[in-house]
Amino acid sequence: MDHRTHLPSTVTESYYDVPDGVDILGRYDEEFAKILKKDALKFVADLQREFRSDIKYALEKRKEAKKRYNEGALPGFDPATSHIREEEWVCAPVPPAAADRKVEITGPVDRKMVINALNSGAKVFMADFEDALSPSWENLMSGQVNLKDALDGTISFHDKVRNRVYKLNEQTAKLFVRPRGWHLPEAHILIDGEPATGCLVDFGLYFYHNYSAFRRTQGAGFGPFFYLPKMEHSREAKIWNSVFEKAENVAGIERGSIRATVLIETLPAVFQMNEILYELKDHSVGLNCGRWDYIFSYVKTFQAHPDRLLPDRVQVGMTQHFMKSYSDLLIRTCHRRGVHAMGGMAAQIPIKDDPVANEAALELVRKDKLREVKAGHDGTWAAHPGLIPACMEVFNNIMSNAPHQIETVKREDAANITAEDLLQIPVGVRTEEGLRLNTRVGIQYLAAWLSGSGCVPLYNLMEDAATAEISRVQNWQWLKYEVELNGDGAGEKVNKELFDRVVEEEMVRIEKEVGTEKFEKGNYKEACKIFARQCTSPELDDFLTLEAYDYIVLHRPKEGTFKTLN
Ligand SMILES: CC(=O)SCCNC(=O)CCNC(=O)[C@H](O)C(C)(C)COP(=O)(O)OP(=O)(O)OC[C@H]1O[C@@H](n2cnc3c(N)ncnc32)[C@H](O)[C@@H]1OP(=O)(O)O
Ligand SMILES: O=CC(=O)O
Ligand SMILES: [Mg+2]
Repeated sequence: MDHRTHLPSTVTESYYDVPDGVDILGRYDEEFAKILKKDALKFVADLQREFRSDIKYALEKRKEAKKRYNEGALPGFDPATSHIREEEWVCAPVPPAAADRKVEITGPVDRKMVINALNSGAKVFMADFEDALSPSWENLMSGQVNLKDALDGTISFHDKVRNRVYKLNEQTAKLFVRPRGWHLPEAHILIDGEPATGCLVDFGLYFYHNYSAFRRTQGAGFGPFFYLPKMEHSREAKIWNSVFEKAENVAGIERGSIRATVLIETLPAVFQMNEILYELKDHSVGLNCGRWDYIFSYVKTFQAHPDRLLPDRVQVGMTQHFMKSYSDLLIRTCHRRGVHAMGGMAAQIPIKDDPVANEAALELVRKDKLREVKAGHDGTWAAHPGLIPACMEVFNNIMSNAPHQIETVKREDAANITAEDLLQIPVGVRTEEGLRLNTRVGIQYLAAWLSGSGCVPLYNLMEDAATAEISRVQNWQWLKYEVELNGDGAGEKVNKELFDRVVEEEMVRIEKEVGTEKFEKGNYKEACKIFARQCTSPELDDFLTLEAYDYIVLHRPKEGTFKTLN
């Protein structure tokens, strides 16, 4: 049987050799073909076939929960699983190779950045197929190539402009990989005629090609290690646990080898932390405060609750009562269950050419990290290599040589945190500048995303998919409820007329800031169209990137028009 995908027998161009039922619609590339091998694709297809109905069910349950919240219900602890919260049990011990995670650098799977991140001096590099990556075929597949080359020790990068060659140091960070969330399809790979589940492609290809090298060179017999994003319920963690078990069986490695840290970054999930750890008991190495998506999720969950509006985005920091309660309860839960409680990302990044502003930004990062380590977090995230020394110093000062604080900072005081604490409405004001900044940042981020960059510096802050989501849903909610902008004393209401004016004026400002040439070429108009539509639509879209994804899907030309790359 001819397994060549998509090409009629008369066409002789390059093709991927695929197993039955798998079709590759993405561009052929010799490098990608080393990843998209028939046996690796079969592994992904087997995962898809085994778990697709569970995933579908979990996504349906998300919809049901959304309906309940939209009808006025509040998220809360589930009485049916109180025994899991109340009983004493612990997760499998933290693997020695991942014991010390004081500072973790995160970043997209771009080749140079992978090398820089692994060499950065951080304990861990979280290679991101998620918030920091625009999931184009090129980015995803070259990301897989880069990670494989990194683990094989063959990765290098030649910056021709600077005539600089990048190679790995002797000592590198430990690699964690973050696949996409359950909701995102991979439209370039069809399995039985349907787009594959994005995260199973990310996980499956990475695991298949690298488990052996990872365990030998990085995991001291454990691994690979993962971060799992955007879950809303423990049933989703249960699917991951089953995926891990299946992968371990196929690879013939010990149960409990694969380890994952789950991001608690949706409001419903904060009520499920014990349950999530319980499902992943043998495969867990902690929880992480994904603060930016968590804020996004707060707005999304309360989209139909005009009494729970957020103030300007810049005012929703970790010291707000609901955010502090979330991080304290996460630490208490993790340490009670014997795993890491990881902190999150400060948005500040180094500011070039302005030492005073740079020092002020660094000071904000230090303050954020000091709060985290004193609260009991075992490690934290850094967005940029330039922040690692400061973050490391803060964590080392408080923790000295200890790899973590699991046994030493139990945070029993946080046991009394209630649903009311976790849901408490944040204090602060709403301003027209808040609306403008959301718009300016949201459009520019989306323009970058459509052009292939999933993480960008904007106004000296890191912006990624999670931060852009806050901008979008906050605009939507303010418009939906025509909220009064009380912070500037003007008392103006946010309505369509004001929003249209803001969009128009901010687009003019963006063009001025980035220059007309970049503005014309840079997808700003498309980004504006998508962003404005989503801010003004009667129903809130679940994810900004779901609609935007359609704009970056690039199926290779079919049959007669297919161009050869060789
Ligand atoms: C909410 C969340 O999910 S947070 C997690 C997702 N977010 C992230 O992962 C943030 C990743 N960070 C980044 O992408 C970048 O640091 C940005 C976009 C924030 C800033 O980018 P820039 O301003 O272009 O960085 P800058 O020009 O200062 O980079 C300087 C050097 O550091 C490197 N660098 C910057 N950030 C990183 C990183 N995260 N990992 C590895 N290398 C990095 C650059 O490659 C560059 O290397 P070079 O000197 O060898 O050329
Ligand atoms: O993924 C992290 C977040 O803050 O969102
Ligand atoms: Mg996130």
